[in-house]
Amino acid sequence: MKYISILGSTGSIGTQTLEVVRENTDLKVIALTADKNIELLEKQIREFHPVLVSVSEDVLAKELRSRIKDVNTKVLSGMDGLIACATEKSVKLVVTAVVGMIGIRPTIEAIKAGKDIALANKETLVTAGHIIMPLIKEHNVRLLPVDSEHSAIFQALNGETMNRISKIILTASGGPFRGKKKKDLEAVTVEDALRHPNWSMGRKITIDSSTMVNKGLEVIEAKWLFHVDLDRIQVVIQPQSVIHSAVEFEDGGIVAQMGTPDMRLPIQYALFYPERRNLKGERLNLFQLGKLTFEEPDYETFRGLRLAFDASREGGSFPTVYNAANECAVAKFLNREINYLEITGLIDAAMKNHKKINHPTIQEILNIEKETYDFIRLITT
Ligand SMILES: NC(=O)C1=CN([C@@H]2O[C@H](COP(=O)(O)OP(=O)(O)OC[C@H]3O[C@@H](n4cnc5c(N)ncnc54)[C@H](OP(=O)(O)O)[C@@H]3O)[C@@H](O)[C@H]2O)C=CC1
Ligand SMILES: CC(=O)[C@@H](O)[C@H](O)COP(=O)(O)O
Ligand SMILES: [Mn+2]
Repeated sequence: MKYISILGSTGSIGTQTLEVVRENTDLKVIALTADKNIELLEKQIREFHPVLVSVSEDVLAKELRSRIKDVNTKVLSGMDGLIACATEKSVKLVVTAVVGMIGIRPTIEAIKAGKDIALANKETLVTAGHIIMPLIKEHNVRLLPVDSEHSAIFQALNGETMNRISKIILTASGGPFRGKKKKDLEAVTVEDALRHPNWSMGRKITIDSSTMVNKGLEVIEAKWLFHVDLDRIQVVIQPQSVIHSAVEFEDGGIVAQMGTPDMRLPIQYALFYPERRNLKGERLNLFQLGKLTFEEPDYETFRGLRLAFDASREGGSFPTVYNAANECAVAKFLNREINYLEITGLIDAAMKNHKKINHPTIQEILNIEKETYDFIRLITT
């Protein structure tokens, strides 16, 4: 039996992880967390009987406690609750499926407590990769990527312990605005931007896919996970989202991972690595697919992607500013406070305003997050 904790169990990745749990009786859920969705969390508690759950606010924890009086599950709240769920003694592996930089501290505590990490929360590595990667080594735990591209690369590297990576080919769908120019994007609505062509995901990452900031975050994530320089990471538009990413080796051979756009595969792969198990669902039909196409990214229109390379090249605290500015701007866009093109404009402005800190500590990273939010609020009011 493998005991797991799922941080962010009510979200897109969290609920798909629970679908995998449903199909595999040797997985046992010990802890679950949510932000505010206590209706869904209550259903999950009744189905999976975790020992521990946590929500963001005290008042919601209180309400949840009164709803599940008949169930033997402890309800906690806040960062302490999140960390308790990430470090519960019996847990072997923690799925980090919360959205945003809130994922950093529980992930760090989980690693320190000796837990393997199935990492969906990309913001953790983007902002704190220089702290997380050495910590993984120090505590001798596994960091198993869940993000589909990184899982694809991880799968392509399986068994390749002796061979050097010549290039990582990081695929992108191009999002709902592939082929558009800046002037076409002036009047984009929240609904337009949430219409991802291939993947069904949480709202924040769906907006990030539309701006290609998601790919920018993934470039930085790949740099840390696979120890490659930025000039060895090539972003390639693969509009069908069938090739989830690929690795080119020294001899020019390219190993790619393909499949339908279904996050349950990378989730299940991380949960059982190195074992592969049967997964119910649609299989890729190559005859039906007919062809695969590839395009170069348009770095002028999707300048959020270019800014990720800039932030990563600058290093230090710049990726934190890039990420925090994007988080804040996307929340404002989703709240209809700013227009679509302002998202990348604000990231650019925040980066220009920033004075770099080398090797920022976790406290410095969290301070920079707050300062960046304050800066964006100031210039948008
Ligand atoms: N969805 C996908 O297919 C993919 C997602 N990822 C990454 O995985 C992470 C999760 O994405 P996704 O599942 O789409 O996101 P969702 O928005 O669907 O879910 C986020 C989860 O985190 C919880 N949460 C949100 N804010 C907080 C907070 N402040 N404190 C504690 N918990 C919080 C939510 O709770 P509540 O429901 O109560 O709001 C929910 O359980 C992101 O980092 C994303 O980039 C990576 C690859 C693919
Ligand atoms: C499912 C997943 O991993 C997402 O990050 C996905 O890659 C988003 O698609 P884009 O390629 O459009 O960003
Ligand atoms: Mn991805």
